[in-house]
Amino acid sequence: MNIYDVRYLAEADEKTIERQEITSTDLMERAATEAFKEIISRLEPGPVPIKVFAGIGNNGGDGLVIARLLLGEGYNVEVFIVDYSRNRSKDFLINYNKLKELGRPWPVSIKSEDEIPEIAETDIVIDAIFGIGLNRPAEGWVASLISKINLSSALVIAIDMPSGLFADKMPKTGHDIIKAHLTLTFQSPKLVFYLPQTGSYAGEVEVLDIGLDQDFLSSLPVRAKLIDHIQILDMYRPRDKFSHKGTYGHSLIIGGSYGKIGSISLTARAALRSGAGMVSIYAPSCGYEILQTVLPEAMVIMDEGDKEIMNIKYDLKPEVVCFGMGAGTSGTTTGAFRNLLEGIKFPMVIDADGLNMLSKNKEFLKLLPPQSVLTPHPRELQRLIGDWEDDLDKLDKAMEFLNKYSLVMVLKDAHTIILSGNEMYINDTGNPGMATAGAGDVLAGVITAFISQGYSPLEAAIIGTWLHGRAGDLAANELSYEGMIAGDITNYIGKAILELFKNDEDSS
Ligand SMILES: NC(=O)C1=CN([C@@H]2O[C@H](COP(=O)(O)OP(=O)(O)OC[C@H]3O[C@@H](n4cnc5c(N)ncnc54)[C@H](O)[C@@H]3O)[C@@H](O)[C@H]2O)[C@H](O)CC1
Ligand SMILES: [K+]
Repeated sequence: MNIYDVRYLAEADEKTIERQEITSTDLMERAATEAFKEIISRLEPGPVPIKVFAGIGNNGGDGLVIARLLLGEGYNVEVFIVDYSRNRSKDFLINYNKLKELGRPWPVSIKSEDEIPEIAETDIVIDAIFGIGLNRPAEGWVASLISKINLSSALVIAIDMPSGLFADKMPKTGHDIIKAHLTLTFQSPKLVFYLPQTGSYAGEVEVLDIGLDQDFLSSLPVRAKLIDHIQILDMYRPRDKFSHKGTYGHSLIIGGSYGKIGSISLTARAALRSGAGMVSIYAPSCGYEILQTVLPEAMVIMDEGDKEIMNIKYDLKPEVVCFGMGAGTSGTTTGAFRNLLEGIKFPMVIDADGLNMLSKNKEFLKLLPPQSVLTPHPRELQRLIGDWEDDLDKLDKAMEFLNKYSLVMVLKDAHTIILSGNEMYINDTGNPGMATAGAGDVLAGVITAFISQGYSPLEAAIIGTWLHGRAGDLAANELSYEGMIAGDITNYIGKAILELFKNDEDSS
């Protein structure tokens, strides 16, 4: 699903109105009706008190339409106009009058702090104060209202955007922003819903198709793509009946040190479970018996070092090399990594201590084969690219870095972001149960396996990240967030792949 800059969405509204020969009021009715349908699909009809807070722009206009439709269905609705300015939009006014014509209790206008109503924890709050038109932080009594809604423990449903959240820039500390449980957003998800700094304001995000002109949308530059099931299915290549293990490539997993042999076994096992034809592990010799015992499907090659890698030598021809898990960052292992980099001409996957070695030895970066995949978590990223001001600045700096060295970056986080060239892919699978030791080692193995099967490094990063998250979700369903461990993610990769071929109803 495409994510666009919001300035283009406003243009898309205008183009839609022109090309579909409708009015802006019709479009607002359409958008708000979609939101209304989604809201009632989640509510029991009846006396549940719903408080709609409507601003005076078009987001407020949406709120008024939703209120009118809810009243029409017999819901118990109170409408509060958040009267922060005299510049009421045309469609706000049209819908304000329509609401008044209903003859139900008059919308209450709030113009100051002492007019803010009590909000009970049993209320449902519909937040239609500001949408994508927010251009400065909420201030004064409007900020107090937002803070009061947040403190109320009521269920909060934000329309289009949580009010107070900018669609295209990061908030500063102290800004008051609605913390929604659910955000019903129109046509395109907004990038800020997926960034660590701002994502928690949106809560669960539901994207509502409001029928904006598809031709115009497809002519727009895409800011990012939210990876979905369909995209993964499109990328997936069925296996040929007459294939053999060589068809799916040989993955070489290099890493481990005394006390950290488990990491490479996790990576190698995940690679085998994700379709790699053959997997060899290269490790210090202290790992030999452990690896042969825990993973009979893998071959094991020993380094001359007992407790750490000293000098990487192998005589096989892997399709892909994954380096770094549990390797440590000693001078000897760093030297071995440098020699490895000098000899490899095809894309690699670099994780964990491999990333730390790159951070400490920036001259290694130009030795990386183009299109290598780097999989940093936030601290590893910070060591690689330095400090950033906020999440948007982080993305800009990461883009600059990866383009300098022609890399693919997998920025691991609650929503992992994959960057390549000027493209950005946001992952929407996974859960907090995956914040557990070794989950990253598993991801490196899944991505490695897809490269070894002939997927491009970018495709492998996208499909691998998505499947890893989906497998984590399946594991959590059975085991709970707390009860799952990294190896469980690997155990569910097969099911996550099978699930790709079920239709939506079957898989829920
Ligand atoms: N794009 C769509 O898919 C559709 C969107 N719709 C809704 O329209 C809003 C955007 O409406 P707009 O009138 O442009 O802006 P807002 O309602 O978000 O804000 C109103 C107005 O308030 C002023 N303002 C901004 N910041 C502040 C502030 N901190 N304090 C006071 N006043 C402020 C500013 O001048 C704004 O213009 C979109 O989100 C959707 O909900 C349509 O329904 C159609 C489809
Ligand atoms: K809103």
